[in-house]
Amino acid sequence: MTETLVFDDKTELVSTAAQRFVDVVTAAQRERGVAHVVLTGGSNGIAILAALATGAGVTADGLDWTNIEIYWGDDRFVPDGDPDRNAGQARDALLAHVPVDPAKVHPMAPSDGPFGDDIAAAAADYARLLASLSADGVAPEFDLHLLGMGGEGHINSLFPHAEATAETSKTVVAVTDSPKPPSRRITLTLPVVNRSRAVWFLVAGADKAEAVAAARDGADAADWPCAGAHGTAETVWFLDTAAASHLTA
Ligand SMILES: O=C(O)[C@H](O)[C@@H](O)[C@H](O)[C@H](O)COP(=O)(O)O
Repeated sequence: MTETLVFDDKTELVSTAAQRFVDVVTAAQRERGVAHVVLTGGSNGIAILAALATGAGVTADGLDWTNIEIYWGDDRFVPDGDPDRNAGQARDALLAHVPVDPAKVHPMAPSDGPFGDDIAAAAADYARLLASLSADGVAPEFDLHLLGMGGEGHINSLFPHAEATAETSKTVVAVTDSPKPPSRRITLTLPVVNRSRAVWFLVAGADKAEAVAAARDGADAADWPCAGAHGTAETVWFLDTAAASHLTA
């Protein structure tokens, strides 16, 4: 099922997504004990985390922070303290403020981590981690995968016409030529994004309107990577009016 929600402004978009995040996580915990959630960078992805931490417009009663396995859809392969790290931004916005279990928080390795500067080894390690936490030896069936999106339709570090975007077997790959700096990143691939029960796009701004319309019109994922991401149960587009402005129906 694909759902499109259009909000007057970013604040409303963020608080609605944050409340629904609580609902998805608590339902998964009720049904399966633990929730598996993939976080994203970008202003909206981080704003949702901040709303969850501060409780601004969100009621998180009943959510068991200790029982969430937390992953990232991509991260920049830079040193740990670099402000470009999605993991660091998420820690500052939310994870440092709630009682998550550190053993269940799974950042991708930074360039000064256990694999040093070896980005291929760091990517392979993340693939091993996903496999180790899965029922089928490949990757978990995520309850929720949050996605920001660039104006050219990139999601995670999957850019138009890039090798990583065309990947059909590996779950995690290294990107060394990202057109958007920094050039080195680690990213989940479309086949693993598409194992998620829920895929949510968090998109605001007129510069994203063309990509939103292309995805909704069933464009080729090579041209518009966002068009290749779908949840097995739901795909939800959280849009502001500007991002929704090229939709025809
Ligand atoms: O790849 C990156 O370098 C960006 O961080 C990017 O992936 C970001 O998540 C999107 O461009 C959405 O960003 P906004 O949520 O700020 O629109």
